Amino acid sequence: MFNIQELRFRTIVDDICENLTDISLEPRLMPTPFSASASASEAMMQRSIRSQASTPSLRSRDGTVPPHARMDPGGNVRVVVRVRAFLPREIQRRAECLIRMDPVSQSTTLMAPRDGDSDPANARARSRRAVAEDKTFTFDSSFWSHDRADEHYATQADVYDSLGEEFLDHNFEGYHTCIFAYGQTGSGKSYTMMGTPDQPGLIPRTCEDLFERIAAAQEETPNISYNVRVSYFEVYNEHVRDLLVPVVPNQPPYYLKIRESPIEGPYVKDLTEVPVRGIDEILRHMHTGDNNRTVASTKMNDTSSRSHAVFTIMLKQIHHDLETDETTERSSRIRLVDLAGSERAKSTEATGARLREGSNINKSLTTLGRVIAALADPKKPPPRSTSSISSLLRPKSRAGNSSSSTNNTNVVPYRDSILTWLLKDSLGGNSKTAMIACISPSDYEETLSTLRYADQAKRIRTRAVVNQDSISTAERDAQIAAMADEIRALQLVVGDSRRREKDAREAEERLDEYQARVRGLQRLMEERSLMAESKIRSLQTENEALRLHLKLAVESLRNPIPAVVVREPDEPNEEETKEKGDMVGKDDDENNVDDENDDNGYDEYDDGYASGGYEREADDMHENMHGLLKDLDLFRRKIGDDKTRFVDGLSARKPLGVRTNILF
Ligand SMILES: Nc1ncnc2c1ncn2[C@@H]1O[C@H](COP(=O)(O)OP(=O)(O)OP(=O)(O)O)[C@@H](O)[C@H]1O
Repeated sequence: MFNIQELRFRTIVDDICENLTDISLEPRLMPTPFSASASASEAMMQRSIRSQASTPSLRSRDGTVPPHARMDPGGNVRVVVRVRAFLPREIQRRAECLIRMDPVSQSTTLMAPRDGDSDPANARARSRRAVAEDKTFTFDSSFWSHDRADEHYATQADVYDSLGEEFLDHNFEGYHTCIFAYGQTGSGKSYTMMGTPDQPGLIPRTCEDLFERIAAAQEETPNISYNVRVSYFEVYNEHVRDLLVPVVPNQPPYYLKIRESPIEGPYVKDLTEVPVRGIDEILRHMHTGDNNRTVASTKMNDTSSRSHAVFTIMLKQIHHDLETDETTERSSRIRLVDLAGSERAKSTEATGARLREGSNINKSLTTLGRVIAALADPKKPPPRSTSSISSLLRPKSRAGNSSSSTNNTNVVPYRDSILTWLLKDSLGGNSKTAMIACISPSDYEETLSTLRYADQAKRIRTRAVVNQDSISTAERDAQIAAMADEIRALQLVVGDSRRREKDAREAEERLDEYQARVRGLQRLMEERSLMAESKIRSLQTENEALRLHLKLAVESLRNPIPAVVVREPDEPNEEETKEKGDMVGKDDDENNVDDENDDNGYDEYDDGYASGGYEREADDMHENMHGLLKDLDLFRRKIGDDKTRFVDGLSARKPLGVRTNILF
């Protein structure tokens, strides 16, 4: 518990220290002798350099970008379309290209499949020949990436130069931006956003350009410092997964929760945000996340993205004006989203997990379509939800206001899917947003649906604002002082918790020691109890023996065996001989008298029984034995008590720390 608390405090302290470093410890923000003696013209130059952050990229290729594309989009979502080349399978089935693009008007035309077109992908469109017709849409840009031999072929670099570069300009101006690629599966979204090692897409090009601009700006002026952080997550089956956290094999994936902040709007809680200092670092994180992304092979695409991936770059520019001693901080967020592609189960022939993924992808894209529709025409009620997950995700309190409500005309169903909820700000809030609609050259139905979405998205207006804070030196000093106070308070708390942790550790050690002693005593008691038990047993045996002995003694006293006098027939003594002689002739009575006299001679061996002495002695002995038995019983009970206390008491052992019944 203490460790967690300490870790938390340490993180807070680190954050505060980092902020302080950003604000005040950056050497370039410190007043320098140069600045103190700077001439008026130098100061003017420094002020003009301040705007360098939003200077258009050095890589701008004049002439290749249509003039209107550079115009202020007026707060509307920028929409561009890109058509890809045929894939081997399309060439194999002799698919026809149904797309035409006009490089001047930037319009895209989708032609209805011809009668002779045998492409199975257009079977449905052919059957509806009556309604399938050529359709033309105009977008901010139409990128022709179908035929490399064509002079208007749009390379990866062209796409970046036309769109990515301008959006990076906005980021340096302090605007949040979002570029998302939309289209059916296999239409070229991942190719456009991420690209390949040979043909890097929009994301790696943005990263590269970002650090090139930072390096150039830092060379030009020492007064600006930059702080760049990145995060990368995916929305897979309506769950958010951190792509910068390594995947642990054989472990269930760890999903993150979504929270909403009053200032930042919906955000992913505990999402890893890595600070990056250079192009290599940022590309390393980008590749890590990309490798962690959920991709699978389907019939429509060998490397089909099964999730929506959101790569975010947070850019902070801190500028210190030496003349006014004012610090300006601009924070912007660059969101680059590679959506999963809409797919028809029939075309992908998906089953099992792929089918479930496809269904979730379609549901979230349906919600995105409804959000786009609601944002594009705020007065019109958004189309009814067809997705069951929408109703599950919708909070009860808002159910009455949700898109399914008949009297509602302007509530946008952001919450109906995780994707739209997380992109809320980018779609209809504080962001400059662009949609790249990727289309396949030969699929009429799917392409028409994508172009309709794109056409609708053009009407969405966002309310992007420059995210900038200016603080004077006095305010900054006050902030630093407040932060220093906070650090001191936190240090005290950390110190206190460390002390408490130390006390707890010592108490624990003492408790261990005490428990070891108690265990020793218990062992001793057990040994004693065993000894007492064996003593009891030997006393019991002895008691039994005594009892038997006593019984025999009493028996022998009650039924004495008469003493047998054994006379030696060979050696008669003289007196007897004489007596015998004297007695000759005397009658039997006299003989009887002699017998009596002989009996009297028995008195010499009298053991007292005849006189009552034996009985007394027996009674005394009996009494003694009783006393002895009583003592024995008493002793046995005592030993028994001890045994119960020290042996039985152990079996129902209480926590050692709270035992109070142990006598030492
Ligand atoms: N402009 C292009 N030029 C050449 N090849 C392309 C182009 N766009 C796409 N491709 C190729 O088309 C195939 C499908 O592209 P990709 O994987 O980008 O489609 P996706 O829209 O991201 O599909 P999913 O939604 O299934 O992930 C890939 O082999 C890719 O290399």
